Amino acid sequence: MASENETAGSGSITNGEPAPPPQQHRKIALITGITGQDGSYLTEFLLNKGYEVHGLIRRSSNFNTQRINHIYIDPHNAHKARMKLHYADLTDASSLRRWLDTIAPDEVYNLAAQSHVAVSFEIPDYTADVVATGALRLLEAVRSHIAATGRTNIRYYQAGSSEMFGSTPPPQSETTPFHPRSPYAVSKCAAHWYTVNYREAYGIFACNGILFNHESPRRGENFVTRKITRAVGRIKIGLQSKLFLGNLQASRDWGFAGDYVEAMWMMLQQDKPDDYVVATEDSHTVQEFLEVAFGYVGLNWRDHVVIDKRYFRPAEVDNLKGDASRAKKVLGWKPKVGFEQLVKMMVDEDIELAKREKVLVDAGYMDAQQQP
Ligand SMILES: C[C@H]1O[C@H](OP(=O)(O)OP(=O)(O)OC[C@H]2O[C@@H](n3cnc4c(=O)[nH]c(N)nc43)[C@H](O)[C@@H]2O)[C@@H](O)[C@@H](O)C1=O
Repeated sequence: MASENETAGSGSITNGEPAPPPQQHRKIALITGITGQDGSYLTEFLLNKGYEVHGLIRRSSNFNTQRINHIYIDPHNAHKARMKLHYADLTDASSLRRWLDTIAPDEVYNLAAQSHVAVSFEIPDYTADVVATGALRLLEAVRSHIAATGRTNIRYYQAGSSEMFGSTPPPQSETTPFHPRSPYAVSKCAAHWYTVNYREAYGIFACNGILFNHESPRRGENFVTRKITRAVGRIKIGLQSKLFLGNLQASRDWGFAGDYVEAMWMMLQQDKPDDYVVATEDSHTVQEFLEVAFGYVGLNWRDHVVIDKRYFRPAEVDNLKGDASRAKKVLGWKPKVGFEQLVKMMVDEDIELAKREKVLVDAGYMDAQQQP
């Protein structure tokens, strides 16, 4: 990865020079949120399809590129490096416009967010700035880029969320009314409608993917699925005994993130832009997730889980279950990984991670109390 005092490391492109013409009409994608779970899977997917992928990353005092380190190639090997990283921020409109003009992408994927629902109650103003106004800034950058360059065939994907449905009962489809229950969800609704508005007002090819919860071994460790599978791994290996959780009765439609990034790409390959629900159409409670995850390694979750009020939210979303018939019919998309397979995949990876942690703990390099 780039060192602290360098730009993010894409050779001449980070110097603000125009991108060289793509060889053999290679498609170019620009991704915000490339360091996140979805950004990493989408980057792998697009690289496999032959794309050149540019990611916008935020400056942080700690490197935040762990999820894409395995696909990073030093930009000094310019002929091999097809993923390039640039510093920018959804709160900085000028950086968005500059990179759009410099990279001239065919497709823009807006995946960046303050994506934790509970945290959005703690930092609502920042959440709205990044999630709602950030999407508006990027759309406006796309609009003014098109106006200045005439590049009308640029395509835009907005990462929407099932949280927008909030308290509206399932099954939820593209025509279900939104009733958001958190600053995060309200901000996602605004981003959704900004996207529809820019499509209708300016004719931009802009799509909303309304994705239900999607998980993986790369999921952030403070989302409930990963929090559980991390704990299962650590308890099984003897590094932890208790797991503190909030509401176990909430129900979610959990799919595999690797499947969902394909749907994002499919939306941008259609003749017309539209909005699509992406979901497995199968819903389980947090308690059912616990039963499968602990049961898989021969443990009883009731021996380890402690309810802690701090993890309850001021307003909860009780029941999400998607109706993905439009995505199935129009895109030909369907999920490949089911609920049990997803839980087991995550537990398997987290057992391996806990084994590696144990080596560090036994050698005195890490304190077992340093729980995620
Ligand atoms: C689609 C949507 O998906 C995600 O949002 P989320 O559904 O809020 O995800 P989560 O894993 O934080 O919570 C799921 C449920 O689990 C309950 N729960 C219980 N105990 C704990 C607990 O200890 N931690 C957490 N995090 N949740 C807990 C919690 O109250 C909630 O009912 C984000 O990716 C979001 O960006 C997004 O767009």
